[in-house]
Amino acid sequence: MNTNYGMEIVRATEIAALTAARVQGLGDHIDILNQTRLAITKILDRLPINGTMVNDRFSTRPEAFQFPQHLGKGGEDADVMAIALEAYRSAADGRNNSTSYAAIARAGAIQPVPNLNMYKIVVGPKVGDAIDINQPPAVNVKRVARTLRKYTENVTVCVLNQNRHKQLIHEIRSCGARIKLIDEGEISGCLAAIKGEKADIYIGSGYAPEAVFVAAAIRCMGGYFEGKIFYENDRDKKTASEHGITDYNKIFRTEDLIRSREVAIAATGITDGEFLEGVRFTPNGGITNSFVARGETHTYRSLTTNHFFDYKPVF
Ligand SMILES: O=P(O)(O)OC[C@H]1O[C@](O)(COP(=O)(O)O)[C@@H](O)[C@@H]1O
Repeated sequence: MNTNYGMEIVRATEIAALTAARVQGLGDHIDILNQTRLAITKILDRLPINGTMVNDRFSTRPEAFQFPQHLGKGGEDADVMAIALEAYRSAADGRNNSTSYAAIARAGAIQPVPNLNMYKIVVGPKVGDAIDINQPPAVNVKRVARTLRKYTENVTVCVLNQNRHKQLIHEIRSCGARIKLIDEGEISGCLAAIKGEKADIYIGSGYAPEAVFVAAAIRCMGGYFEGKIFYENDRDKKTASEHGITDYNKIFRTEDLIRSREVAIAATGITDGEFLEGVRFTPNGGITNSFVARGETHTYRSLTTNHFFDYKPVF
């Protein structure tokens, strides 16, 4: 793409985060989701692109504010993906790990995926392709330990704290590795594993669109991902085929989900999370913490931004 749109889309995730943070903890799950989705849309719609929105998890949820299918003031063709408020219940309840995400890529680069469950394993660039989704969790954890030259006991595995992960958690504990449980917001857990500081590997299942954002992040930051969609019935398979997916045993890797190096991502913390700090309000303003990265150059930036509401007409 001609422009580093990462520097543009981060302004959208910042406004989304400020919007969500204002109503954080008020307990209204749908209101916070919709306010945030509207806010990110307003900013993304100002981009000088002819954008197509891909992979909206809430497109079949009538109670959710619906993203327009086309975005931007006109210009270069591009795919856009927004997860305006990941972990919206956490944000509404005042819990950790909610974040605003956006990605932009060359037109046609972002694979559309159904809103089905996907089992994922994510690691950072130092581990690379040492993992194999067909192997049991303990084997993968030990491979991570060997590659990072750590004791297994010192490997940290990030897992969503959900009932469906009971057996997974048991197997990880049995091999002696450390577990970092998060209640919601698996993208932040995956990004933490890619960065390799708070976690060394993310394992578990959540939604497939989340994996697409993680793949975009890997395109920009390095790392490795394998994922497998769960199909509960023929209807799930039909939904997948409507997204162009007909191999129901397919192991998805980064290149399958983001088919170009021409991609940029942005993320802004809403509540404190595994990857980013949340919004802090100041007298008449707020401070946001964001991350921006670009696939073509692998340049990444951490931004601490001071916002002054008197001078911010959109807000
Ligand atoms: O645990 P569940 O409810 O099946 O959903 C898993 C999904 O929930 C999340 O933790 C939060 O999702 P939301 O953005 O819908 O709040 C995702 O990161 C994950 O993919």
